[in-house]
Amino acid sequence: MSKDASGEKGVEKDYSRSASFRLLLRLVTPYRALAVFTVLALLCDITGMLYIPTELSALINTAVSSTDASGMLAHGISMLVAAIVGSGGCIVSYWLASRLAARVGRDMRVAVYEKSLELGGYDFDQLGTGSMITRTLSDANVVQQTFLMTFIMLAPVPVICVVAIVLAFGIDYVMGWLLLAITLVMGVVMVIAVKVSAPIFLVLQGFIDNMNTRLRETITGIRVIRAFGREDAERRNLDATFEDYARNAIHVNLVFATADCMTFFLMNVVEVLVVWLGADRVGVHAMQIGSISALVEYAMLIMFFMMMGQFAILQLPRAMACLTRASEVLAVEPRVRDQKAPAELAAAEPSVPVARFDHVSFRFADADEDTLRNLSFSLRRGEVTAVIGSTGSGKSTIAKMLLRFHDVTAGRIEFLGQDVRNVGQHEFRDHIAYVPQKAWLFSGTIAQNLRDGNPDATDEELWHAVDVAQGAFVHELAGGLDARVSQGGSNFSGGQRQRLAIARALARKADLYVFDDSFSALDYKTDARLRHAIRAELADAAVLIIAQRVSTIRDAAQIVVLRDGEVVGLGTHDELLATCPTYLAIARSQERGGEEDE
Ligand SMILES: Nc1ncnc2c1ncn2[C@@H]1O[C@H](COP(=O)(O)OP(=O)(O)OP(=O)(O)O)[C@@H](O)[C@H]1O
Repeated sequence: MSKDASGEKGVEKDYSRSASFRLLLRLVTPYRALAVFTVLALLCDITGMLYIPTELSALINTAVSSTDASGMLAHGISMLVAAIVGSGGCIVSYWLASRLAARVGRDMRVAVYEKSLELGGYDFDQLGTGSMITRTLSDANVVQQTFLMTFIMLAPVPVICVVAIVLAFGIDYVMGWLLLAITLVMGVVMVIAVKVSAPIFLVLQGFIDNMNTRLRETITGIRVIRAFGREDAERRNLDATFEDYARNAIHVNLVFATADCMTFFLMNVVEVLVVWLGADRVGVHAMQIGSISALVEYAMLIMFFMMMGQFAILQLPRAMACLTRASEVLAVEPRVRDQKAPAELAAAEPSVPVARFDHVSFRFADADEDTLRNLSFSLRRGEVTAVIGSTGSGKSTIAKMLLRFHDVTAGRIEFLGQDVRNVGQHEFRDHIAYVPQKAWLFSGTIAQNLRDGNPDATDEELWHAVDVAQGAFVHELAGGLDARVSQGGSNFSGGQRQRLAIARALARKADLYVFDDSFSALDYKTDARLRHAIRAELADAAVLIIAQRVSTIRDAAQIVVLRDGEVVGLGTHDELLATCPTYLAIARSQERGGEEDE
């Protein structure tokens, strides 16, 4: 690797590390008091753990060297108090640490989710939808668990090691050196285990992303996979993804298991060493016999907590990677964003078009050429404007630009006389009702879905919208408006979904209604009835209909003919038949196809 490349990587690593720390600080800051109380409770726990063996050894020494019953009783009572304080501290510290970790995890989840609501389609494409789900759920869980483990397993390690070694030196300096040596050996075992496993842990999180993305794709496209008999190929692909994950997970577990076995072996060796060397020191009157029990207990506490700390340390790089991934999402500047103080949408004169494309060009960030080129036309109140063109000519992009899902590359789009970039996105979208090309419904009831268009709509208004949208089938459903809708609306046919999506838009009182190829799944009769009903219903609003069929748009006040992102014709049906060869060709090809309007 070149020096420059490694330098860049180092800078990147530093940046992501500082971004993770900043996010961690942001997540913890609101819970400072909770963190302080957790640490205090932990200190009570540790004090109890170390004080009991100290008092026990004093009790044994008293019992061996004298018959001082009141002295023994005093040590017994001290042990009881230490046990109560220690157990209380343990329970409270676990409880507080769990609350702290759960809140940090929740806040991280909410922060990433709320950010995802600000992002547009392009931003999602860059991050990957599967990865966004992992970042919102799995990554936040890892951070939450690590937080808990850090408090409960890692934070006590330095305190226990230092205090236990100091106490051992207080009993006998040789035993103090022995405990120090044991701590250093354990430290080396810990460092080796962490160094070997940490990189694999980071890779594992990437595998979870990969599995999520692949599974999502397979489950969503399961019908296509079945229809084309691709089950075996897909199974092989998924198996390979799962296999990669399993192989790495097994590797990590092997490292853990080896470290565990070594630690348990070392514990037994250490016990023998302490008793053996302790007996020697008792023999030369350097310490009393009861102190051996305290020293064994200190050594075991050091080793046990170092082993637990090792688990927590192993989680740290993974949690930092998860924090980095979350901070990457939080740092994304949405391509479409509001100004700091967006203008309010003022009431416009009736002569002002509801929306106006003024020499608009647009290019997708990853495209080589413009998708829309120099578009100019207006959408007026009381008029139906239609857009027609071959597939890929840019029709849906026009609808998305109107809703400001993308910003223009050149020119401007006005809504009620104001540049849409100067107005708050939410504010002006409230004035638009949109039926997307893919009619998407949310799981719940029909009424809940329709109220996404207008939360205040009464049942009567919803029924009216359903009737205008030619949704007679809703009357036949057992629950009517309360009939259940599955995720995506999968328990309805394509045509039924389109009608419900149209009803959702009609439930909203808007200045502009955008129908993106919304009539394509309807038969010709229903299409015609719907258009007549809509014309009467939306007489005061501007309507934009994007369509493939000439029969759907022939009555429109103006038709925009699009070819390769350019307007090649603008006028009524009759005018275009006479002046626009592209429109004439489309109309002729459809007549040959035998399509007839009502
Ligand atoms: N996110 C994107 N990134 C890059 N190019 C895109 C993106 N979305 C659409 N395009 C391209 O922009 C062009 C116009 O797409 P658009 O969906 O507007 O076409 P359309 O006329 O609505 O087509 P159809 O009638 O098939 O729905 C297409 O060539 C398409 O490949």
